[in-house]
Amino acid sequence: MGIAEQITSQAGRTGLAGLLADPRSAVVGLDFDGTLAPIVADPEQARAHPGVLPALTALAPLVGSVVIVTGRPAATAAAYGGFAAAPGLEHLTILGHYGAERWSARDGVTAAPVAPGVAAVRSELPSLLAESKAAEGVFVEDKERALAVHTRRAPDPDGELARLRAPLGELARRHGLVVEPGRMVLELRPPGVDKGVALRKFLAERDAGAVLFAGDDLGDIAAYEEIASRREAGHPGLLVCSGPVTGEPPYANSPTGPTWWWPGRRGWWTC
Ligand SMILES: O=P(O)(O)OC[C@H]1O[C@H](O[C@H]2O[C@H](CO)[C@@H](O)[C@H](O)[C@H]2O)[C@H](O)[C@@H](O)[C@@H]1O
Repeated sequence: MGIAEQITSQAGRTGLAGLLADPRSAVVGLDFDGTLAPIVADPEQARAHPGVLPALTALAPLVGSVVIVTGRPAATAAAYGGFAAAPGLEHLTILGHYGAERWSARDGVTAAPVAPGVAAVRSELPSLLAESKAAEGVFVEDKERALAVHTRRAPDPDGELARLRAPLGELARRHGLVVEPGRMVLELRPPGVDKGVALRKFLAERDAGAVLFAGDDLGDIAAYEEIASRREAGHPGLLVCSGPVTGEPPYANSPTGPTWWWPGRRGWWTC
């Protein structure tokens, strides 16, 4: 079966056709964890799959732009991906912290100042987790601009995630932050930017034609929604989404909109 036959929506097939017709104006957007890098128990051990660098190096000269849009600090994604000094990826852009940071090999990282609420959350988080009786294995990833509470290593990761959601939400709210949920993680981060906003700004800057975005997590939905609204305005777009291996594609052509939570074994859908 060819790629076009695997695409589960007409809009997606139109997106692929647009990309192939004018690759030079196309933008390929990619999430990092769970998309370019396999999920592992320790976030510091995540690295891009060995096939990523050769694939991106081959792809970059064929399209207008390749951009990685990630919840990671941009420089961390650059380091864990091995992108920093990769020949052929000189024009790669990384939008880190859901768009609050920007990295390129030439300019390094540019970003707005760290939001003041982050320091307050950092100091209150240990006692809040203790008071909430967070399970053994729950740990905090300090990302400077945000703090991520991970439950992957707890005995009941999903249960723990559900239990901690309200107290962490309250802590975030008190200090002007929001909670970004992800794969066994609740991240306390400043509001005002998400992957959709980040992608929209980047696409406008590049005067993009067709757009492909590949992701695997709740934080990627904003980017999918951005492509969905571009499609409604007549711009071709293709979504690559991690979803259940069986059943409905995650971005179904449903009149009530897509459904977006993907427990269990995952496969990749193009839609
Ligand atoms: O936008 P992304 O590139 O997908 O980054 C989102 C978060 O990814 C990381 O956490 C996830 O990957 C970890 C390593 O595989 C895994 O242990 C964890 O359970 C996942 O949620 C990262 O640690 C976060 O900081 C990112 O925000």
